[in-house]
Amino acid sequence: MATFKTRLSKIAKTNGKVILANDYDCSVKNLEAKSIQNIQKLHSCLCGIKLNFHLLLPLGAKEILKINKTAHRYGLQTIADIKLNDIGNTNRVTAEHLWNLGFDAVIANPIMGLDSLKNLVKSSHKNEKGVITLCHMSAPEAALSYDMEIKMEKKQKLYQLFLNWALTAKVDGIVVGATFPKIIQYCSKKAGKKLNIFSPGIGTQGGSTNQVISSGTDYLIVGRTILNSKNPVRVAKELQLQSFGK
Ligand SMILES: O=C(O)c1cc(=O)[nH]c(=O)n1[C@@H]1O[C@H](COP(=O)(O)O)[C@@H](O)[C@H]1O
Repeated sequence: MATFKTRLSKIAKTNGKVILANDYDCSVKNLEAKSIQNIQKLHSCLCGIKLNFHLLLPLGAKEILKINKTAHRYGLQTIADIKLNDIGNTNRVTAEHLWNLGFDAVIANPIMGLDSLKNLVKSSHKNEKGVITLCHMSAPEAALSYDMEIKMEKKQKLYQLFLNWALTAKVDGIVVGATFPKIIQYCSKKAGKKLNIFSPGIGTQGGSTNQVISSGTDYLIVGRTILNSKNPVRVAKELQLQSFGK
């Protein structure tokens, strides 16, 4: 089987670079049916779907597996957004559960340390699964931590260290918030084709699709801008076109 990176780029060539963040509030019922409907309605404008704790906590394994299988039937890649960050043994068991649930990739937090990250990447790649690590998050207050100056070999910012670790550990991609286009530009220049950049924070959080695409983002992660709109298909199509640089 091809790698996660290859599988995602293949579907993105025809469908564009939008990944749906399939997030719902606690008040929403029928999460499984809603998610499957989203895939059926929106799949032609998406390359992937990301499931967060919004679904992973209330739903059971059977429902999650069904959502992942449905996404795969339409050629979409699926990402578990749990920002995994623990000791090696816990990471290993967690990843195994996620792969059994049918996910193609996991979002992890590199604060776990370089060696743990390398181990996670190695075992995930053995299973043809992907690892995406946080580099700089989208919330404005995230700058306080990700822009923090640290002294590790040289003076640098935390996100610069996380970018270097992502490159060293050979992760598949990094998350850089759409609300920080200059940092996307910096990471894109440094990483070249070695890493994909995933940018959440479009629309509702204030990020602009055109700006992040021209800054070097590879994939857009979009939730509420699509899900809360009166016409999700139309919005997803617009984002798809913009993701092609049109
Ligand atoms: O890892 C993420 O996906 C993530 C990182 C980040 O820095 N900011 C961020 O918003 N996210 C996630 O991306 C999605 C964005 O959703 P919307 O703001 O509704 O488009 C949510 O699922 C967030 O949890």
